[in-house]
Amino acid sequence: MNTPSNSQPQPGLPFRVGQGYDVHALVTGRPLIIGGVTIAHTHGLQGHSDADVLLHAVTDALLGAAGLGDIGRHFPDSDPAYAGADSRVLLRQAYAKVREAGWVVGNIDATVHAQAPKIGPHAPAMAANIAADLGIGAAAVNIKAKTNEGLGYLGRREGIAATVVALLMRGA
Ligand SMILES: Nc1ccn([C@@H]2O[C@H](COP(=O)(O)O)[C@@H](O)[C@H]2O)c(=O)n1
Ligand SMILES: C[C@@]1(CO)OP(=O)(O)OP(=O)(O)OC[C@H]1O
Repeated sequence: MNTPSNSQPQPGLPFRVGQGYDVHALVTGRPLIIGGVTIAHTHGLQGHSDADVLLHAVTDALLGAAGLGDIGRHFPDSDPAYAGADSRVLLRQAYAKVREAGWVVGNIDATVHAQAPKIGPHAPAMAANIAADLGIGAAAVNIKAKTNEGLGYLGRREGIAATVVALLMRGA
């Protein structure tokens, strides 16, 4: 009997869910890029790539739902090719692999955990970027934001985190 690989659609299972999480440190001298939007701020996120914490969590949610591992497996942070990489390009490449495995995204729900700056005013632009990269309507992408109520490293503005849930459906 053939055993389907973990990334193949399972018979009788039309949906799969995935979750993604990422966190990056806030430092001076870097731009703050979240969801493909550059936000004017005193600090930016540190990382090998452009450190787009939201797009990394979206990418991991999609890869996870498809059973394709995680972002570091596909785009290692030890590879100079990804130094300063545009995370929108990585998201598009990851989603192409998800599509090749037989899945299309249904919807994305995300939370950005940032004591500052305010994310709400930028959320529509972030959703539009993600939707464009995935080839879906912006209504299928929901971006929320929370402070950390001043608690812990997020509350002390030492970093910004993102958590994401993605639903995949069998591809057409
Ligand atoms: N970086 C952030 C954090 C929060 N918001 C918005 O404020 C609301 C209240 O946040 P609490 O953490 O105090 O519950 C939240 O629901 C967001 O609408 C934001 O825009 N940016
Ligand atoms: C995006 C990648 C690309 O090299 O690097 P970083 O920007 O450091 O981001 P992270 O979320 O820590 O890990 C994933 C990496 O693969």
